[in-house]
Amino acid sequence: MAFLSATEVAAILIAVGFLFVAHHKKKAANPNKLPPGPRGLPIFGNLFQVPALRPYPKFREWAKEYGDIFHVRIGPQDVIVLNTSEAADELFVNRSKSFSSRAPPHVAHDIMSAGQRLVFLPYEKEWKTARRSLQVAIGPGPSKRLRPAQDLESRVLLYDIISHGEQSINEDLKEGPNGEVPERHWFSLIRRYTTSIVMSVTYGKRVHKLTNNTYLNMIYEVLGNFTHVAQPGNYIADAFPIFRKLPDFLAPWRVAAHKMHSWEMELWGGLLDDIQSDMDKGIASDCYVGNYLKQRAEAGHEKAPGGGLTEDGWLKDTLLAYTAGTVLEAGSDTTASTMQAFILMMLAHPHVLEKVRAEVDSVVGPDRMPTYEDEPNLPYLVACIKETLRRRPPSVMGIPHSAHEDEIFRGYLIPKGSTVIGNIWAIHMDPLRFPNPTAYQPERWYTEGKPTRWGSGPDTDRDHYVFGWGRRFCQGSHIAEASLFIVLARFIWGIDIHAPKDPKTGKAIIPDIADEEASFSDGIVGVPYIYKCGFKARSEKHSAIIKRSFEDAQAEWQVLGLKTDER
Ligand code: HEM
Repeated sequence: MAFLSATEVAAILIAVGFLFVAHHKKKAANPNKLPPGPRGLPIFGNLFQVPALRPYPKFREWAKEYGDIFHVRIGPQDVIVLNTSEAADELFVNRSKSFSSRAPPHVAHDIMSAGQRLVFLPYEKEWKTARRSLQVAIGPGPSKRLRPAQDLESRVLLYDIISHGEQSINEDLKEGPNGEVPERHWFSLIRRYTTSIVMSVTYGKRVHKLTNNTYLNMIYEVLGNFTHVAQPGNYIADAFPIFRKLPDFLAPWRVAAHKMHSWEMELWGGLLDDIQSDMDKGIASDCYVGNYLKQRAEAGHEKAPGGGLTEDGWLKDTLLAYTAGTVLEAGSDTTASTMQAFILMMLAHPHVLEKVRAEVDSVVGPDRMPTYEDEPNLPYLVACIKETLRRRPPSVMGIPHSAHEDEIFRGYLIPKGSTVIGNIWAIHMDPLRFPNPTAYQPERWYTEGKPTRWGSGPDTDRDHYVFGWGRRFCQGSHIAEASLFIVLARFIWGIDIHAPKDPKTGKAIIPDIADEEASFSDGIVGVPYIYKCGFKARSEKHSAIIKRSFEDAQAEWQVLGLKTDER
């Protein structure tokens, strides 16, 4: 239990007596039968059986043993895990009124985020207002307005990739201890793309530099920290509310989390201050935050410091900053890691690469890049993207929901306040739904001559679950799919990829997809660890088109009043 400090262990012992009494009181009040699950210890429940940072392999084992629903207890917290789409759809979609809240991790949400992070807000007025405010910027219709930026940014990305060439093979680049990706690694090129897209939509700014980019680095630092701090069970005070009452000298996590809040606000608050000062100078910015501030000012709230809502229901500054921050966090690494996983799948399955390339070549030809209009004619490419999302969902266990009412499901009690997890991993690895589930087989989704539908949901017409469920369904799924399509279509069209060779055996060195622990990080968003790959334009003709497109993009950024790329 490396995550428990000596102080925390001491504090556990102090609290055990209280918990014992509280636990028995609760049991007596709740005579109904909970879903089946592994036996735990008194007081601690299954805390020591669930690896905090990588729970999904254990949860899949239990899913095989207990079927579509099981129960574990992490300290006093009931956790219900739903392992089939039928169970998850029934609760999160058909009974979404009862299952759309969150049980936010105390340290990550209440302290580090001052209770303001959209993704963890309970199903109450603040969340509803924040979510509604975003719909006009990233909902299905408005997200189409972002396509010109996705088109231009993807041209920049292609240019960056061919300029990068073999740099990541030739240099010995290493990930930092907290998953920091070196700026000179090709993963950073993809990260620049995805973060620039969500920066444009929230703050109307581009990420135009590859190195020394303060915002880009800080967003990933905040994100890397958040995915670990927020992992359920990571802090004793998350699992045992009684520890939240300890004084600071016995609660080091509180002191650390307050510091993290100030650090996060340097970024989220700093971005908000920048746009406020632009507006004070009369510089308008057509983006989510700019438009929101303008409307709020017209309603009489030019300044609204602090958290929560104004009396007449406008987001105050800290809530607005965290809402925009959630878009930056939710949209950056999820999309980037899917692209990185897709390229890994192509390296590991050359026959798939050959087939998808043949499709793109026959539809697009060598004289132009693919565009959005090509999508209906590229069903195998869409199938490859879907299969990447199925085989390696970025958020392997989704974001836990919470029950805000007692509910009975198949005769079992789901107590009010339980954490309810949609086990995306178990659903995607279900051999009845996906025969030979660990194999990467885009053919599962593909019918020759018929467009492949994305099938992402939210609630009907869906066949995979990477974007979650119900009223908490990912708000940016359309932006994500549009980015995945345009970048990966152009990648397949224009760029050859190769892995380095082992000098002794001559074999290509490619991360083993089956070895989850060695190849993918832990935390709420599990991303591929950096791996070596070399890139080159497929021909002189492809290279010339990519370079010209990059130059054209620079001219278009100027017309749009945005920064051009510094390389
Ligand atoms: C491949 C890329 C992406 C994946 C796999 C993904 C996945 C998810 C998942 C699993 C959730 C939680 C759903 C639930 O609670 O049931 C979520 C929430 C969210 N996502 Fe995404 N996401 C992606 C990209 C994006 C993008 C590009 C944006 C923004 C432009 C975005 C914005 C959000 C927001 C705002 C939420 C919070 C919803 C809430 O709590 O109300 N996501 N996403």
